[in-house]
Amino acid sequence: MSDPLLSVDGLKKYYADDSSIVDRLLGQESSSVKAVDGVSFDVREGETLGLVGESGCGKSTTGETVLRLREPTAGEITFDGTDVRAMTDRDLNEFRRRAQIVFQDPFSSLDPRMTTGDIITEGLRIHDVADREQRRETARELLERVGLSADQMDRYPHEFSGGQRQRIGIARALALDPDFVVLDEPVSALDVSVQAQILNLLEDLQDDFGLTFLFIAHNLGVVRHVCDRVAVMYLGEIVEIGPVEEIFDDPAHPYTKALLSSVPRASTEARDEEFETLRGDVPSPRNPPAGCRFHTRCPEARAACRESAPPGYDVGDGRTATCFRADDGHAYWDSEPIGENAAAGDESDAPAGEPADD
Ligand SMILES: Nc1ncnc2c1ncn2[C@@H]1O[C@H](COP(=O)(O)OP(=O)(O)OP(=O)(O)O)[C@@H](O)[C@H]1O
Repeated sequence: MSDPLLSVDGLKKYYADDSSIVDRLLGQESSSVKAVDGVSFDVREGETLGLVGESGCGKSTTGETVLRLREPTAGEITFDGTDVRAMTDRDLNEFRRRAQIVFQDPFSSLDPRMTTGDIITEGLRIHDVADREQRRETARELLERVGLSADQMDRYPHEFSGGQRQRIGIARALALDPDFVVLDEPVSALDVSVQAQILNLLEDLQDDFGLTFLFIAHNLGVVRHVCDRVAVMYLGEIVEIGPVEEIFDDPAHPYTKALLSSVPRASTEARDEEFETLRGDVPSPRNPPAGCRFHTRCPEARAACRESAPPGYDVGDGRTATCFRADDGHAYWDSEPIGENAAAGDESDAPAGEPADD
């Protein structure tokens, strides 16, 4: 097993919330959006770690915070043995060369006033790498490498299709010869027919350039196709992490089960009728439920789940799940389920059950 290239420990990112001003005027405790609330994971050299979960659970915030595109609220980020939060300007400059990002939307992530060549070489220029002609040569090579042609250097983004623009975004991320790339839903905005081509390209590039990927996605089918391991996020936390095959074959966390039940399978054998749909809205990250954050929607929740947050239990095969259910000896099993749909039936959870805004 290879060493971690990136280690994240207890990472938190809270956003200031407008309503906190009102809260302060009313003399109440200020609130904030707990977008990421204590996640820990490693990304091993050469692997692809998937980060999945419903919209708003904190995937993009995690990706952008580990790259220090956003300042963390708390926690540790270690890249190739160096503490990212304590980096000097020089170290940070080098880190920004070695760690890149490809964004979801190839329409808004490329500056419409810049030519393709300038977009791809912008990082080289900022990092003062090579002279202008050498940079243009790099852009030509990268364009060919991502499946476009070198003579498209002087064209503008609007002259390309969505898939072609994403190829340009990938070429831009590769220009500085990085080791680590955050892929933030790189195919979600593309036609289904183009998605497989881009995923295959990313896999080829990973081998050729020796890249390590953090692959953010909400489509579990895509994750199964490209990832080695997967971390499942719910409301700012990782609820289960482990090798893709093991998690797909035998999910330990009820939320993972629920997510997987929405993925078409070759065989319906493993389908669990109880988890056909995920009930209720995701609670607001401003005021997440006490105890296990998933208990307001979990069909298997017990009183214990309302009272305390489950730790991560080792469920074998390199998997960890934050669910009392994953611990055979837990008192959880002695109590009755708290309702088929706890969120609908339990008024005491009302504030935490307030739907998210987005
Ligand atoms: N700049 C910001 N200021 C305040 N809140 C934010 C900001 N960016 C994101 N959020 C909130 O933080 C939470 C997590 O957002 P994030 O975009 O990280 O989730 P996500 O899982 O990537 O969602 P999606 O799949 O829709 O991109 C959401 O509730 C979102 O509304």
